[in-house]
Amino acid sequence: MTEFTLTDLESIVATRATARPDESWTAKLVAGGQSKAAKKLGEEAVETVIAAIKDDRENLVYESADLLYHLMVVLKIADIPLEAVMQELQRRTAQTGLSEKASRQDP
Ligand SMILES: N=c1c2ncn([C@@H]3O[C@H](COP(=O)(O)OP(=O)(O)OP(=O)(O)O)[C@@H](O)[C@H]3O)c2ncn1[C@@H]1O[C@H](COP(=O)(O)O)[C@@H](O)[C@H]1O
Repeated sequence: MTEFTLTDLESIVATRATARPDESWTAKLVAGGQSKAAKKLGEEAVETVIAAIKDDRENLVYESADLLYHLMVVLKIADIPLEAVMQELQRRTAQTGLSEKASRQDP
């Protein structure tokens, strides 16, 4: 079991965001702005979906890592801490996904 966490990745992204864009992919993404970074996140999401549909387990792991990394960069640019996402996920543990969906639907 790896000890590496998304919080560790968040710290790395925060540190590398301040590097020179010619020496860091993270810094290059941050310098390019949110539209480009979010587009890259979308591309990685599509690549993850394709791997899942193909039942390509090796690529699904690889593309999922790309996806999570690019999500961390997008959150960094938006100045949203991972903690905010985790709090939202924790709040949702109070009910099931299906009951939450039902509560949003018109009577
Ligand atoms: N986890 C990652 C990480 N995951 C993916 N990537 C980069 O994201 C880029 C994705 O670009 P592309 O989609 O064009 O590349 P690709 O997916 O390999 O190619 P195709 O699918 O398009 O064929 C590549 O350059 C990857 O290296 C990452 N770059 C950085 N990190 C982390 O950030 C740290 C700092 O990296 P730098 O900011 O580059 O110093 C690293 O040590 C890692 O911990």
